[in-house]
Amino acid sequence: MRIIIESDAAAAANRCAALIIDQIQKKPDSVLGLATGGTPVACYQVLIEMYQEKLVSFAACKSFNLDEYVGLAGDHPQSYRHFMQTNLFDHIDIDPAATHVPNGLAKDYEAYGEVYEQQIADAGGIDLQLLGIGTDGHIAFNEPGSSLGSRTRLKTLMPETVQDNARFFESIDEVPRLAVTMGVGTILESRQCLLMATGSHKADAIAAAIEGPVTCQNTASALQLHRDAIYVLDEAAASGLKRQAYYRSSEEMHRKIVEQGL
Ligand SMILES: N[C@@H]1[C@@H](O)[C@H](O)[C@@H](COP(=O)(O)O)O[C@@H]1O
Repeated sequence: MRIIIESDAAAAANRCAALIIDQIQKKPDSVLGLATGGTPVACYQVLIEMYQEKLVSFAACKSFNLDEYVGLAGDHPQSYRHFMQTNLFDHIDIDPAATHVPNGLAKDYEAYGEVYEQQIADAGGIDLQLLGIGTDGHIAFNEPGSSLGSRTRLKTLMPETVQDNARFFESIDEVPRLAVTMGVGTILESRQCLLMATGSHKADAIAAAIEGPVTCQNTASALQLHRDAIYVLDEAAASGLKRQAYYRSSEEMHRKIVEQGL
């Protein structure tokens, strides 16, 4: 795993955006896995600015979002579809038909999970999956106890997650208790995983994910099994890591190798 520690949240957002743009430059028709939550908003803002400055085009890209609340239509202001439209898609040149967010109004979620998985497979698989992390270590909505082999399915949210996400709703009672989410197994099949975390409230989850055991109790820890996983953290989110000094020196070495071709 690459562990990149930036000085603050803005620098982390810039770094994530740069990695996404690198991917699109290498492969203009990249299949991007996208995430919601407060953390990626700053990264999406940088992508929008880069697009406006004509430094990147999403015209040939496809996208698949990680998850959606069950019971919310795409035009509901707190739906993840709406989030993606307002925070990214409406401001870039991605083909609306090439953007996919799980359907929060599907009737049969077992069947729907297979449909979503098939859509990802038909697109050629995800090249780069952007991820956040919940305070309980979840990726997408793969709450503690999720199988590390899980696929797109329904998931019941932990009370902590409902509480964490209540800030986006008028009251906690409005937060859906169920979500449809890519599974950990789905995420692990992405060619590259890029997990962004900022803020001291993520420090414990990050320390457990990176330096703890691989466990379904912190589903981000499953990234230890991925051959190309990158963490982009700010100082606060990295503050619980015991081997920070090593990760920093290793990144410095990586930078020298890339720059000088050592
Ligand atoms: N399903 C999303 C996750 O994909 C996200 O990583 C998490 C953290 O969000 P935030 O970035 O707001 O802390 O929130 C939700 O639970």
